Amino acid sequence: MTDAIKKTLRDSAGARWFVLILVSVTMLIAYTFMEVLSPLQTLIQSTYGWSGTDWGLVTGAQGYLNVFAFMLIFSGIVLDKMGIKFTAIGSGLVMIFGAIVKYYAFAHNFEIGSTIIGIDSRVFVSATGFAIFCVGAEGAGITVSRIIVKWFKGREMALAMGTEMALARLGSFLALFGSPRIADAFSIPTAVLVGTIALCIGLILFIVYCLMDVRLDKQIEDEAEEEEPFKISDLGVIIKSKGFWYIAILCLLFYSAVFPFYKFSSGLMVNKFGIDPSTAGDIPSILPFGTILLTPLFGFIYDKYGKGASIMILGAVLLVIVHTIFYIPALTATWVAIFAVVLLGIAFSLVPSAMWPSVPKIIPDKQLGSAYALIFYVQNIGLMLVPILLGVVLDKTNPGVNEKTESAILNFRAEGIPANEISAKVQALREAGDIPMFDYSSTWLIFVGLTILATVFGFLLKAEDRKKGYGLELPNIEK
Ligand SMILES: NCCCC[C@H](NC(=O)[C@@H](N)CCCCN)C(=O)O
Repeated sequence: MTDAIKKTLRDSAGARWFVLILVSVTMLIAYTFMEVLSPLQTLIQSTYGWSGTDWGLVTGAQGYLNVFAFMLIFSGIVLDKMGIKFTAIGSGLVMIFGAIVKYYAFAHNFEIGSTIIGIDSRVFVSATGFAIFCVGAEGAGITVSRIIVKWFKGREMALAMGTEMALARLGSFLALFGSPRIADAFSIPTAVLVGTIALCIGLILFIVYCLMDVRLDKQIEDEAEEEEPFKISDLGVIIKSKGFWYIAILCLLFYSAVFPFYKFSSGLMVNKFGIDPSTAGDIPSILPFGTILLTPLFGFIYDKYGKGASIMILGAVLLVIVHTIFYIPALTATWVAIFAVVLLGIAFSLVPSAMWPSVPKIIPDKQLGSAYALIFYVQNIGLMLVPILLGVVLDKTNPGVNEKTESAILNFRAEGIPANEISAKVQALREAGDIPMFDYSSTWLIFVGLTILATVFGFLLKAEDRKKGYGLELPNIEK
């Protein structure tokens, strides 16, 4: 009788997994929108005459507000002060607003040569939209982590986190595979519009989740608060931990060598491996696809057999090999690109599956929310700076290519060629050798450097684990 009274919604496996699917599908959509432009790099550069620096400015916008305006820390505070429901719906709305701004950037006919604070108007508006969207997306990411803890703590939490990440990867895959096809069949703005409409569906799913959350809250209102509210002093406790810094810096270095890969890989495929721009996202799209099965699998292995720090080191070493393969100028065969992306998929499953469940072994439960927010913050510094650096290095090491592309675009416009045909004409000039291909080799050395440093921090983390006894090498499931 008493047991029956105490049973809550989260005791039902069906309800728990339904909740997980609701919030994970919203994250899937958010990750889709995050990569919607990634496979269109060459198409966008030859349609709008963007330089590598312009491309880096837009794709690096993830961190402008999250880092400089401390929006990520703010989102963490809002989550702890205002709760899951407020932050879920708020972040959903912010994502949609940012997406609309980004859609406007591509749908609007900006005057040729017009600038905002010295930056090309379309680049500026697009970067602004993406920066706003990313405030919502990262806020949603923290909120979903909190939701998973709320519903799965003491149950299948690692599997739930792995499943959420797997669905997020499916979102990246959908963007890399689908976006060039939509842009090809319709237009670049249509691809952004489809992503924006999908985000509205994501918001509806968040609202449905909130109804479940209200029901659960009514059932557990007598129970003690599960997590302490955010306090600035919590940050002090976290930042004094060496282990925390090793994992946060490893996170920055590792993710900076993976997520910016999405943004620059289609350019690499076209310019180094000779892939057609309309299918430039196909080989990179293998990356998230492979991780869909492997992330939960490696999570399961970590849960059962341990070796968390070793798994992270193995993932980092694999990433050094992958980026070295992409760097070596002589390796230009398509199968090499496919092989390297498959290896990258394995690395991208190994590190996250061990990294995120390791944080609770280093930081006490009480400071966990703040710790995740702070790791996201550190990580966003890399996700912002690395694409900008890549764009600048790409331009500097390919003098004259942007100028030739821009002048060809201007000539085609002057001849009255419709905007949607210009990209193909520019590509024809590149294939004929009238406009040189971009050489990505020096740019790729940045990735190689990042992955070597990530490996070093993996070893430092393992040494610190041995010293402090965090238990990173032990299984998560206690026998
Ligand atoms: N429970 C933690 C899940 C984190 C998943 C992780 N996401 C991030 O680190 C985001 N801050 C960055 C997303 C950037 C996407 N371009 C992941 O592995 O996806």
